[in-house]
Amino acid sequence: MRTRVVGAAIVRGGRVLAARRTRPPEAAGRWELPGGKVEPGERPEAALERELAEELGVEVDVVRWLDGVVPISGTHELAAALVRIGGDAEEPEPRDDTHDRLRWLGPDELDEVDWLEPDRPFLAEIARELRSAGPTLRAVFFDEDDAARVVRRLRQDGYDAHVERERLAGEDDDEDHPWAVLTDAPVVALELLVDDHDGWLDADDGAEHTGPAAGSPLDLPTQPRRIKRP
Ligand SMILES: Nc1nc2c([nH]c(=O)n2[C@H]2C[C@H](O)[C@@H](COP(=O)(O)OP(=O)(O)OP(=O)(O)O)O2)c(=O)[nH]1
Repeated sequence: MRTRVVGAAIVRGGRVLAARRTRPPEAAGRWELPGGKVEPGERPEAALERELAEELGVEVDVVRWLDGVVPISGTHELAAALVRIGGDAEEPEPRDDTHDRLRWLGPDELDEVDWLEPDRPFLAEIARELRSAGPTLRAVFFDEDDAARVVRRLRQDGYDAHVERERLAGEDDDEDHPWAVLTDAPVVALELLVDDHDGWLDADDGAEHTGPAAGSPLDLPTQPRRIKRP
């Protein structure tokens, strides 16, 4: 029987996390779904949670396993799961010597990195999953604590949510840049939260937005803009 290796498709804000391996030499520089070997007697979900805490410092919840199990070699095989970062998780970053780079990839960017062969059969399902996610809404706050509270609340309510630091057009210093919360929650859920936390909805791109436009400057209103409730 082959040893099971489990990889995580960590999905957030319409993108999936890819990790670049540092070892062994034949895999170094190539990209994978972070994870590792399931230990004897260990549940695969527990193995994923353990590996992601060790390698990236994040707590994750397994949503579901992707279709198929792919042989890695004569001795190992790869299964992959869709997971979400849970709790008050830190931003994932390489914590041990397994990876030296991380990238968040949208559904049209999956072929921009050189995936290890066994990971490739999972990419079509991952792309479908990313495309099927609800529109990503963006709420903006000048106070980091407000943004963090809103993220906590949305996650408690079962939505995907995370904070990104926004840069204002034409500015590159670190002062006064607002904090954007990106979430798949519906507008109604977010409206109440922006009212309570002195933020505003970046309403214009909510309707057709299918993923965060990384790095795009925010169109800031001159004063808080509220979406009116009837
Ligand atoms: N983690 C992971 N490994 C993969 C993937 N695709 C793939 O071919 N592999 C290979 C690379 C490695 O040879 C093997 C997994 O080993 P690993 O080094 O990640 O596992 P581990 O952390 O439990 O290993 P170790 O402590 O015993 O070194 O499977 C993938 O998507 N994720």
